[in-house]
Amino acid sequence: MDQRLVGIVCGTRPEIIKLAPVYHALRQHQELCVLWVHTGQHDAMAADMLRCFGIVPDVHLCRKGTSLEQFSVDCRSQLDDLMARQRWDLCIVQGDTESAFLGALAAFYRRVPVGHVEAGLRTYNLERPFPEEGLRQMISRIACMHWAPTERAREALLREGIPAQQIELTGNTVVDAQQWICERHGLRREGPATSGHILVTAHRRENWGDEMEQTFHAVADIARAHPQLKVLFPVHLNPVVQRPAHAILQGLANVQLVAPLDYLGMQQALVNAQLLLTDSGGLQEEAPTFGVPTLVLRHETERPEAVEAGCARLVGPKREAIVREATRLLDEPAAAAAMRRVANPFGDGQASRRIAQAVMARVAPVAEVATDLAALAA
Ligand SMILES: CC(=O)N[C@@H]1[C@@H](OP(=O)(O)OP(=O)(O)OC[C@H]2O[C@@H](n3ccc(=O)[nH]c3=O)[C@H](O)[C@@H]2O)O[C@H](CO)[C@@H](O)[C@@H]1O
Repeated sequence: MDQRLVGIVCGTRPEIIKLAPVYHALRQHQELCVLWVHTGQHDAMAADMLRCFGIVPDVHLCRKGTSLEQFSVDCRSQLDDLMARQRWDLCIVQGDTESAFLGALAAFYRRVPVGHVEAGLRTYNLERPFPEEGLRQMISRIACMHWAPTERAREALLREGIPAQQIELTGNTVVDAQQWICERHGLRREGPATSGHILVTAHRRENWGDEMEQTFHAVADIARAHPQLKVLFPVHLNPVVQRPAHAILQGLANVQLVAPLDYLGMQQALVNAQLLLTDSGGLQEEAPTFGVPTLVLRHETERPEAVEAGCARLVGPKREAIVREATRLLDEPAAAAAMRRVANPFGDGQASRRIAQAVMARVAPVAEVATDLAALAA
């Protein structure tokens, strides 16, 4: 059979999580040859995720140097070589990383259509998050299939002049990823919702420095005020995060600083949490699946749906505000309970199936008709 070649280009932990269910959904279609291209942007954290989702990259680009600039130049030329060797019918990227942008750009120059998973997230502030806001806006300019996770994202794309027929409201694939893991590993909460730990993650570039230190001081304040509570903090591998995290929090008996968790470990840590403090995009989207109240450690969020739905609060990265809000939720069970009751506004677990259908309709319409006719004749 004449298969259509669909390349998935990605390289960071969150991209792998959000594209894994898309990859598995695409591979259900025998009309497609699906190529997973790992850019190497993340190394150890990516390997964990690939293993968790049973993915062996078809192509593993080699990352030279540590700076983003070097990575960018090398990755771009390796992607171009790859696309020159074999004609791609579609290039799929996700979100807003350097890898996603480079995949889209390389495809654009090779006249390969670009499909964008999680399209339309916006703060409209190019400084926050930096550089992601710029990268995702640029991807939107050159993509021709835009898979919006929420109605708000779809509206943003429409306002920017993207034709309605190029946009599809799919939900966020992260919910599919959670379901994939839960189904295979039977995750469930160990103990009542009010007795779990506080889960902390922090890594965003725009909070590096003073604001991140303030966040860690806030975590220390909360831990000291609630010695019976356990705080679990998987610390991002970046030394910019590692250094202040260890300097400020090491030595506190109820604070556990651990290495990044694999996806299964993180989902188990999330199910068991009574409160999440995070600047992560993905965790903001995942917490409502398990009804975990969330304090978002950022000035802006491109995911206001959780705040509007009532399951998250935007508190920023400053010490006083974090301590105040966390204390309120720990001391007022009714406030936390109200947050726990909200359903996940980001997706229903069917996003990848919708994306795979859209891909089939675009790149293999003839094959689909042929399959339908064969089914009718049978
Ligand atoms: C500006 C911005 O918001 N950009 C985001 C950024 O992603 P992020 O902020 O969500 O990144 P992280 O927090 O690193 O990852 C989160 C995922 O990792 C899992 N996790 C975490 C810690 C751990 O120890 N073990 C784990 O398994 C966790 O459950 C979750 O699924 O880039 C993405 C790609 O483009 C974008 O989509 C997304 O907009």
